[in-house]
Amino acid sequence: MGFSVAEVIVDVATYHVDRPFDYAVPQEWREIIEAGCRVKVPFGPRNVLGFIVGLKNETEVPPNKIKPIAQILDIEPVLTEEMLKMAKWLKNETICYEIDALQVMLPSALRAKYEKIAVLQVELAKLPQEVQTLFGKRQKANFKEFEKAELLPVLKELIASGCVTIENIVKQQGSVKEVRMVEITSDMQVLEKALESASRAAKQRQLIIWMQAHLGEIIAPHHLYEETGATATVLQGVIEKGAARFVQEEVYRDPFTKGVTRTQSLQLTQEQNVALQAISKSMDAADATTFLLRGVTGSGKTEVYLQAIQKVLDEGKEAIMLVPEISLTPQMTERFRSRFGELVAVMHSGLSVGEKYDEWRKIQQGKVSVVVGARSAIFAPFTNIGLIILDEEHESTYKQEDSPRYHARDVAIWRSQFYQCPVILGSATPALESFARAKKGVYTLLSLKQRAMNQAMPTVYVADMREELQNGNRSMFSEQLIEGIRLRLERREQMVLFLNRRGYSSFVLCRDCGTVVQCPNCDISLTYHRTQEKLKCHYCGYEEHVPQICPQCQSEHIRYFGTGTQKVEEEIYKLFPEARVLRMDVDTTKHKGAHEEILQAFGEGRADILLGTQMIAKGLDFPNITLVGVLSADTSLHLPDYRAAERTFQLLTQVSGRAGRHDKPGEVVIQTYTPEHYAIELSKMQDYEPFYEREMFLRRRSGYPPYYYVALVQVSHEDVMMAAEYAGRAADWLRANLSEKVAIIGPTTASISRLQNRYRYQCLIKYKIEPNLIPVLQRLLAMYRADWIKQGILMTVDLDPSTI
Ligand SMILES: Nc1ncnc2c1ncn2[C@@H]1O[C@H](COP(=O)(O)OP(=O)(O)OP(=O)(O)O)[C@@H](O)[C@H]1O
Ligand SMILES: [Zn+2]
Ligand SMILES: [Zn+2]
Repeated sequence: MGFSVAEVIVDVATYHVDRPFDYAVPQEWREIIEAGCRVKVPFGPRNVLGFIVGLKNETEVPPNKIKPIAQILDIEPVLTEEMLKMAKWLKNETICYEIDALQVMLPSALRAKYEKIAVLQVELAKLPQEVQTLFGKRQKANFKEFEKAELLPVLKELIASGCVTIENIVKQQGSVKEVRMVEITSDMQVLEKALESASRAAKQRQLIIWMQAHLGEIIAPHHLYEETGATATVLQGVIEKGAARFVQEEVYRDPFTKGVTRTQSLQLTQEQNVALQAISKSMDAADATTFLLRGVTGSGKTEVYLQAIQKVLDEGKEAIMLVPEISLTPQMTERFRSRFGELVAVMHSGLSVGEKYDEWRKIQQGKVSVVVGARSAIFAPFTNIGLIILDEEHESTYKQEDSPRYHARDVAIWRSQFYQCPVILGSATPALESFARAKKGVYTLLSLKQRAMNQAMPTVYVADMREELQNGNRSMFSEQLIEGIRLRLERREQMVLFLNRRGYSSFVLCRDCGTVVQCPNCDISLTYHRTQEKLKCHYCGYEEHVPQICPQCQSEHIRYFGTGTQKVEEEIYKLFPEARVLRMDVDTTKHKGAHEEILQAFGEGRADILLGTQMIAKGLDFPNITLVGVLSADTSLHLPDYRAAERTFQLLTQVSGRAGRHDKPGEVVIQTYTPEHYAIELSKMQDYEPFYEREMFLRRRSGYPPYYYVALVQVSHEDVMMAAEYAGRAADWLRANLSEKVAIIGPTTASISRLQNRYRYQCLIKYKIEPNLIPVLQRLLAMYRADWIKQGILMTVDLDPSTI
């Protein structure tokens, strides 16, 4: 029995053929090998890493040609059947190498060097003689020793019966962490006796009496000293009397820094309840429904998530909760930990390789049932998923910009279909695509229109910075904002000041009339290129010199736009020397845990103003914030991107939503040079639908998503002529092979026209229905992999670019 041939996807990502290769399974491994295991196989002159994606007994490779697997790296598969299927789907869906799709599902520790250790779980005497010999007096033995002793089949049985477990220890992380703990005896009589024999040692007696109330507990020595006032000498004396003993405890690297207080489910509002019922119904019916939960800021979406997950847990299933970038939203993690405690694993970019691996292993071993994490947590190796949630589903961080260029939303929906469970996409400002799908009935819309405690939405004022300038105000704060800050400082309320850094300094704006220099062909603002002092259009290639006077009003106050947070901070101190400011930007959040520290300090009222960039726009829920100031609404508005207005509206709504969430009413001041722009006008109303209607109208008119799909082909080379030449070839090939109805724009220079010394060109493909698209792009890629790549060309294809 067993299988003699394995289909292996090899880790050679530049090879132009992307398919599994057949390898012979050595006799002794035939019984134990499984799909989803990693192996080393000979490929060309060397051995490379590979994944077994299938097993069989026949092959077309002639017996004298087929090579044997060199080494087996996993005895238990690291990839499930589901994941192998998902990889095939991803490969097609995003046009990537299958190996990239397989790798993205695993924590990087499994790609790094690590040791595999077999750990004894039962009495050694119960095991076969040869295994006893191998372990000797040890509790742990290296996997390689089993391999050498040809005991892998035996090991596999021992794992199946639970006699032995396998641990992977990442080499660079060092050994498993152990700490010394104090275990108090659970025998009251022992304590009584100890108490007697300590009759002349008052401090020891005190400690023993305290221990009587803590029978059987295991406690860290320093905690014990803190709680009881005992010293190490006193503890030693008590231990000698048998009342307690020292034990070594293995600890998981704990990414959580502090303990949490548990919370209970809240009484839901009417609207929350309607939403939860719909989700529950879909769970009961095992429908793979995708819900779009649109709830205004502060409407209690998170409470709906928590209670839906509770139901999943009650049914013995698992849940994945995605957040845009978790290191930026410690408050969110906290809420999950305080509701579900130890059942939660957390995965985000702030963790070390070892910590990430620990969290992944907790999931794989079924030690947790909920994962809260950023994009890649969508691949959490659960096997019985009951619910998947994407919070702030409109965020662009859900799209991966490297191969595989997947969108977490698509993966979520694929997995929900595999498990027949619902997906919740939550947002106050859904992506246009998502809301359009909800309107068409592809997604099911659930709405929360009121804030959870019926608080008013904040009042939004728009400050026209052109007027301010005319009135002689040259500072970066409008009169209105200055007055607002003054009032809050007086009342000892808190404020958030938000500096929009997206598109920082990249466009040219007239401070007198608000004009931003636009492309004459494209309805898109031109991008400033410092090196050549030119303005360029990244859609059609148009360029011109930076104007000295405004083309609209002839003013000389025309310049590229932008300010840094540091400068804002200085200015605040000039105006309000008494203000206490906490700055949160890339500079102040470099070290680990910095976000948490800053937010905690702010939460404890140790500052009046939280000043920051994008990272403070989302998720904050502080009762004392009554004013939000947006210093420069325009910056993201003029990015050369068809989603610029949508992104700006989303950002303004999110950041405004931080104000007045509890009992004090909130106020928002949005500063802008273009108050008449619809994204700003409509964010004043805090109403999504009018914005949606307006934006959809424009998208239809200019032929962008969701009316059309776009795909982006980028070509780069160190030599500008080569990049242009091959981008031209790609465009010609696409024009020759795609149908007439497809619009191919380009080649043009990319929005970053030179990156790491490579010149970048791109072609944009706009289409509605094009059944040929994937095969044509695949053939283009095959051409590139077989030939162009040798000329030093790099080419990427993105089927759903988040920026173009
Ligand atoms: N049913 C409820 N009863 C009482 N308070 C609630 C209820 N639901 C939510 N809240 C509280 O209302 C506040 C806002 O809720 P939450 O943060 O979940 O809103 P949200 O919709 O996720 O907000 P945002 O999208 O703005 O981040 C929180 O302080 C939360 O504890
Ligand atoms: Zn143009
Ligand atoms: Zn002007």
